[in-house]
Amino acid sequence: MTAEPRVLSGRYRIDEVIGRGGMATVFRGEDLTLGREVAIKVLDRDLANDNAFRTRFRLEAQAASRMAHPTIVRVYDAGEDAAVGDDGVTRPVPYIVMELVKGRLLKDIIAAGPVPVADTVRYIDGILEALEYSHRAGVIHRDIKPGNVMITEAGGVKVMDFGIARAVSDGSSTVAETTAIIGTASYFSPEQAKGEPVDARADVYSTGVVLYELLVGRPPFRGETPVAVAYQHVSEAPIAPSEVNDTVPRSLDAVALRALAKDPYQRYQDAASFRDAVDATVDGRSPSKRQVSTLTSELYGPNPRHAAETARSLRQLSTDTTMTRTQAGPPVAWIWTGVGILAVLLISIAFWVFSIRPDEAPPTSASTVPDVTGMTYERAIETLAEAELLAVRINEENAQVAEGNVIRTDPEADETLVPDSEVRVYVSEGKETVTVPTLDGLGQDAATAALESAGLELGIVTQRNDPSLPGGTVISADQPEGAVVPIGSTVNLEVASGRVTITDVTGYTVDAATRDLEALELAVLTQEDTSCPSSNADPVVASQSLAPGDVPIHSEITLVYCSGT
Ligand SMILES: Nc1ncnc2c1ncn2[C@@H]1O[C@H](COP(=O)(O)OP(=O)(O)OP(=O)(O)O)[C@@H](O)[C@H]1O
Repeated sequence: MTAEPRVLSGRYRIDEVIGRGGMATVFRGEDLTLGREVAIKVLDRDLANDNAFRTRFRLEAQAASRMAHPTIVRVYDAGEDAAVGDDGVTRPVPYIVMELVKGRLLKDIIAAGPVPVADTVRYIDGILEALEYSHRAGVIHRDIKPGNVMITEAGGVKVMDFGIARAVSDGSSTVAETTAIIGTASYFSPEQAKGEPVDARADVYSTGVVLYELLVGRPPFRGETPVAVAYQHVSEAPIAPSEVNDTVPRSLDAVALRALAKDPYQRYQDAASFRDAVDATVDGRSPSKRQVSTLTSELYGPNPRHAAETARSLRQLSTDTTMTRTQAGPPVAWIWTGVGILAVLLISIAFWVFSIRPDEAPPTSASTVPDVTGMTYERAIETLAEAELLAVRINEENAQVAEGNVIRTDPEADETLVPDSEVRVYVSEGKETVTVPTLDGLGQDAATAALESAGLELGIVTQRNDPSLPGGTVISADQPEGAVVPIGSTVNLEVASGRVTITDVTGYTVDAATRDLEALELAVLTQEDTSCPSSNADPVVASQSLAPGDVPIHSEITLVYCSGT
């Protein structure tokens, strides 16, 4: 037994478990540096010692951290700590720090049965928005399933776990990685099931499975084993959703069937066109039942079992409930040994075909970075995309720029880049707040230093006479101590002038004048003048040593009174 370090890398405090997945445990936690709640995914300890899994875990973090979109769970950081077990052996603790999503898994929502059409459309729309963004960033998810989608308390969609995503553009992928079977059987695309190379259209298929499941309460293909399910993905035509649930509109039937086409070229070619089709169903344009059945035979052929030959090899697949862990394990190697060389050829051909597809215009030779400062991040993504550039979001606290708006980019506007380059977009997180420190009683220099170190600015300093306070002592501030204010706020101070105001006390009795002046904390001396006559029983001030007006505090003043006869 080893204990998880309670604070990872001195920064992330681990609290209670909020979920467990196939390879990791997810905790609620806090980023102690930024003081924000986070979710921390810690790789299971048996896997933490496995270099292949640690690499995969790191790849997940790298792929996901490149993406910042409201429909994708944000990855803030990744790292590795260490824990010492009871056996005295130190083991690595790899972890990923993510946005903490408060909500429910789509899987749990579906568990209650078919989901109303309006909600279905909204959820699928959100998933496709996330995929549209990730595909543009060159990342295929490869494991879209209701267990990887959260619905927030506000009803928003958050796609997570780009755990087995690979950067499409990552030329370092080996053949083994490209052909490995990864994903979850119920949501496999046929090409994943066959261990073929996949592109973004595999995510279109898996989203089609999720759409189907939302509409009818179960996925299109079920079986005793993952092999049986994979077999159906390759060779069986799905039943139209409306035949299982007659409340499903035909328009959505047609969309789901198109997304579930076996041949990637027969599917929506990207998330955006799938999304357009889903949204169009809300307009009420429904195809007839006949059109739907024509579509079915068009997409799946009169006898979809013609693919049975290809699928036969799938029977040899492992009976694991999820194939996620088989990536580097023996079953995959065993199954695909015979097709290894073929796979190399297929991949080469696939890459060659993709690179010369006529509908993909060759990239222009240069892109100029547009000026997106001040725009919302969403608008900036679009503007950069129009210039064939990819936005990479970086949040930054900023008091001047409104929250969610772009502060600056790197490279800056007007710089020329190769198309598809990344542009770092710094987005304002709004104003950081600070607490007003103790100021009362401090000298002005000390108060100025306290304000500066709290991130505040000294404003107007006004002076007030106060007999008891040395000059410069803070009497009051216009922001109370402990108030939480935006960083950079100005604080105005009232400080002691170090002076008091005396009036003309001649003609007053010496007793009354002394009382008044001592109240101002002045040192009062009296002096008799016998050269001038006094007609009063109580002596009266004839002159004062300090003229009326402001004098330094604690000054000495002499009152002269007549005592002659
Ligand atoms: N950012 C998050 N905010 C809140 N809860 C989360 C977050 N990430 C994960 N969870 C919870 O933790 C569970 C496990 O997470 P996840 O599925 O990512 O783990 P995994 O080990 O990568 O899973 P998989 O089996 O797909 O490989 C999720 O089902 C979800 O309930």
